[in-house]
Amino acid sequence: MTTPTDITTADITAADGTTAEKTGARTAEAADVITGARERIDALDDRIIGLVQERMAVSAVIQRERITSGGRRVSLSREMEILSHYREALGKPGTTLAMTLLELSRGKI
Ligand SMILES: C=C(O[C@@H]1C=C(C(=O)O)C=C[C@H]1O)C(=O)O
Repeated sequence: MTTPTDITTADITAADGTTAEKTGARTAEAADVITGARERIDALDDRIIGLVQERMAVSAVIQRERITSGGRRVSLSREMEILSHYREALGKPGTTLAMTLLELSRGKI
């Protein structure tokens, strides 16, 4: 006989067939909200990745131009501006994010 304690999150199935187990939700309604919001996050992440790739390409143009003209790849003063910009917008983790973007754009220094 099935008692309430036998019901697991896998039994709570959202309208679109997504189980609560996959989302961690405890109701089908919550699973629906989470599934929809996760789709938005996936779309945002795709856009962010595209923007990062675009940033890398633009940065490469600048670096190539400077090196070809006899200059150096890296401009520390410009990098300080970028680190400040991200820190002002996002706080301390913004600095970490900017450092990662800079490494992606010009490699390790
Ligand atoms: C793109 C540049 O060259 C390098 C790469 C940077 C970047 O990806 O933002 C910043 C400074 C430089 O170290 C630049 O000088 O603007």
